[in-house]
Amino acid sequence: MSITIDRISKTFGRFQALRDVALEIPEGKLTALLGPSGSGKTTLLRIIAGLESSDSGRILFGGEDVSSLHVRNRNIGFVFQHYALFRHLTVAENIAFGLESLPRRQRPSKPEIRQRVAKLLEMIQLPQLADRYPAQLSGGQKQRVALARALATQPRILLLDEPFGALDAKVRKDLRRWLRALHDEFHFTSIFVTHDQEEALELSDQVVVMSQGQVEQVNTPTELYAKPESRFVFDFLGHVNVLSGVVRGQKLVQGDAWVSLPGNRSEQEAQLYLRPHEVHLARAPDAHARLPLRIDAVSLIGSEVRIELVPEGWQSNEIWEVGMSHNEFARQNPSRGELWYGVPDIGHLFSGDNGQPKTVDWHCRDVAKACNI
Ligand SMILES: Nc1ncnc2c1ncn2[C@@H]1O[C@H](COP(=O)(O)OP(=O)(O)OP(=O)(O)O)[C@@H](O)[C@H]1O
Repeated sequence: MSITIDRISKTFGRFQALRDVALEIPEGKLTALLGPSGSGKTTLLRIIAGLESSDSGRILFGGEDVSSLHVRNRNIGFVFQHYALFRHLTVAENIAFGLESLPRRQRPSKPEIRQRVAKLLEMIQLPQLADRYPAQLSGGQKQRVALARALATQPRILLLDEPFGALDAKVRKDLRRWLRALHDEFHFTSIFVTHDQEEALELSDQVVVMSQGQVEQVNTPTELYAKPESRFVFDFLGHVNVLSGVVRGQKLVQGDAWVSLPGNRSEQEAQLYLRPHEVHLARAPDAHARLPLRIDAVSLIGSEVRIELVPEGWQSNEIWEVGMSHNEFARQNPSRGELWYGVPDIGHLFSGDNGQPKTVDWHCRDVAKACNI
């Protein structure tokens, strides 16, 4: 069941929590609402659910306007971060609860309910815990039970609000994979609220980035990461290295640092954004860039070595980060305190008030030019 969010606005007193939000949530896909605290994610989710009313706009499920439909009649499953299970009911009874509470004519027979609960217990891989009480479960197990309970009435739509927010990093990662696998098997239309970029990028088919009650950008995780359309999305999705300066004589210059920008560019302030994997380090400046950086820290944990650097002879608000393979690290042996030079491979140039960046690729150096993609 697809969901259309048609120009939804919402104010709380004088505060505008949502501004004219328009969005398509595709059927059978997992969509993440991603944004900083206060950006309006939960408010939007609650309006879709029918737990909150909007000031204007409509919500459509499969093309049908459900704006005036009560939450009970929207046929939605919910999982919230603190959506506590009923303490006095066992796991199986918790899962059966939604079915037992249906009006008599919709309620399945007792044996059918038992069968459906058994299936759901298999699905969440906890059949052995059917008779336990919530207090006897781990946090991750509780959230699996909450998900089974949400799915028991076979909802058309599943809404999850920071469902793994209260769990530790390892359990969170396991549950993410598990939810993705479950989704691939059952294809319910899901919307998932998170402020964790990694979670959104790893789990979803489509990411909606929100800021100050508005949609900033919508795209698949890969496209969103590769082509952010605004400074906000760039900053919000992972670490970014920034050189702020002035474009002068086909170079972006600040203090002792410069990067070549072939092409006719007028003199103006500009910022070059580079992801950690879009820069490499060298012992000497390159023909197209001089970015002196002193190594501040080296972190060997993970599949890549992460090197933190501070600018030397120029300034940046944030520390610079460059990734290096373990092989490369062993070969080059960069150490704390040494002076190195950043060499950009691909960068994204923001200039003036123009919100969208221009991508610059220095691999086209063979033709002595950086190409704008
Ligand atoms: N019932 C309410 N009354 C007044 N203000 C509210 C109410 N609900 C939300 N807000 C305000 O609306 C804004 C958006 O809140 P919302 O919970 O949707 O944000 P969020 O993106 O989900 O944030 P978080 O990640 O912190 O949950 C916030 O500034 C919040 O204080």
